[in-house]
Formats: sequence, C-alpha cells, structure tokens
Amino acid sequence: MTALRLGTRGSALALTQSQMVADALTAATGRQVELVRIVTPGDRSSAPIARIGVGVFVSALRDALLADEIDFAVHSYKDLPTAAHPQLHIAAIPPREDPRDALIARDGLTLAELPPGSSIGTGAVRRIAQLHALGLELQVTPIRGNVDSRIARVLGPEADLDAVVLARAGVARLGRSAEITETLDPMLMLPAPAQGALAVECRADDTDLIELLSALDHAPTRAAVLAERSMLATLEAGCSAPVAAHAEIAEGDDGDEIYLRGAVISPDGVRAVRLSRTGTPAGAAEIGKALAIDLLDAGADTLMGSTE
Ligand SMILES: NCc1[nH]cc(CCC(=O)O)c1CC(=O)O
Repeated sequence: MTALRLGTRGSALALTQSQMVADALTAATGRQVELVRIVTPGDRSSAPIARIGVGVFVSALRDALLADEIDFAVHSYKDLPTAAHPQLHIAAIPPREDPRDALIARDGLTLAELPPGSSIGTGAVRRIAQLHALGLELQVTPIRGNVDSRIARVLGPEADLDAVVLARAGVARLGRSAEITETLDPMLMLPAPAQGALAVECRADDTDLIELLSALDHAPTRAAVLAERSMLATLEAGCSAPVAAHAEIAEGDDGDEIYLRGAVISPDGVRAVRLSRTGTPAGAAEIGKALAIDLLDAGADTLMGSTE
C-alpha cells in the first residue's frame, strides 16, 4: 500500500507536530506516512504576523489538500478559522498538550519577580491585554517569529528582552520545556481557545481516510476544543481578538463534566469580563455558545471592537 502524504510547513514546530501524528498513525494502523514540505507565503515574508495573520499558513496547506497534492494535514488548532471548510473535514483531534501559557525569563525569574519596567515580548493581543491587567508595570513589546527565535530574544547571545510569553505546548513539542521559568496559572493568563490541541484534516469526501484517522481522535480533547471554539465563534472574534477560553473535563459523580471558563479583555487590560459555565461533554457546543452570550450580555462586545 502506498504511503499517505502528510503536508507540513517547514518550521521546526510544524515538522515536529506532523512527525508525531505520522508516528502515531503508523503505530495505530500500520500505514506508512511520508511528509511533504509545503512552502507558504508566510514563511517567505518578514511582515508582522499580526498583519499577515496565521491564516496564510493554514490556506497553503488547505490549497494543497484541495489540489490532491497531499492526503492530510496537521494544524495547530488555535490557528484555524472558526468557520468549517465545506470541502474539508477534521478527522481527528489527538490528545491535547498542556494548554497553558509559559514564561521564559532571564535568570530563572517568574512574572512576580520581574522588576517594574522589565521588557516582556509577546505578539498576541490576548496575552498583551492580560499582562497589562496584572498591573506589574511591565513594558510589553510585540514580537513575532518562530518559537526558537522568540526564546533567543531572552536567552540568545543577542538577547534584548527580559522575558517572553508563549504557549507551553509549542515549547514542549520542541523539547525546550526545561527553559520555562514559570507556567502561568490560567486564573491570571487564560489561554487561547484550542491552545495545545492539533487538528488532523483531510478532504471531506475521503471516507476511507477519515475512518483511518479517527484512530487518533481523543474524545475529551474534542469536547474541550468544541466548547472553547464555539464560544469564540459565537463572539464572532478572530484569532487576533483579546478572547481567551479554557475547558476542563473532570469525572463527576454522574459521569464526566465539562467546566468552561472564558474571558474578553480590552487590549489595554483595563476592563475585562470573565465568566464560566459547566455542563456535560455531550453539550460542549451549547455550553460554549451559552457562555459567549453571557459574556456579550456582560459587555464583551464593547471590549473587542478595535484591536489596533
Ligand atoms: N500563535 C502561534 C502558535 N500557534 C500554535 C502555537 C503552538 C502552541 C499550540 O499548538 O497551541 C503557537 C506558538 C505560541 O502561541 O506560542
């Protein structure tokens, strides 16, 4: 049987994530997988990510799927637009990595130990807003680039920042978790919807492959991601909005329970709406939608407006 073609970007993170999924699929089904490198316009551009958007990375992989140049692709779930693609299908959501954000600071410092005026780099409006909300007098500097280059801004030979905040999952997948100086409590820094989760996508009419890939699906992760992303979709916010969400699945007396927290923070961190809801994993989508409506009723729409 021929090897399945898994399309991937060439970044270290993309290659690692794709290889992990390829190995898991081979272990579960015996099918061989070959990685096919897709060069995206975003890889060639040095424009700020906030301007070009992570969408360019996703579109290049999706174009390759639609053109039948590859059979499936692995995305960082949080980078996907909330709207489903009519010709594509998310066939598996593998077990999630730690969804929390992480701090990498000079001299092993934690957030609370960084002196006032310290420079801290991050590109995400959601993180910038929540850092401001902590009131630590930190100088927040927008940065972009891959995980390794962002860490180099603190630990490299030409370091120019005191700290950076980034997703723990990306750092862990690159084998660099030992450099994390603090994992941020979601009470202080609520992660992006779907952070730490992967989406394994193929063509919607490729029924045999959908069946094969389903071996990698993890039901609790799927429920958590569905709750977080339906909240995001109902808020009609994009990946660049100051919107955060985190769902946890726990065993209750009457079966599993889902606990969803959501937040919308004004970009300057001055105003925030934070709310939560609980329910059953089977109702994940409805819980996310209901929480979004609660947030809107509490004034979230006035905080999302312009993120510039
Ligand atoms: N914003 C870019 C991005 N998209 C996915 C990850 C890796 C973590 C994940 O899979 O959620 C990152 C890096 C980061 O946010 O630090």
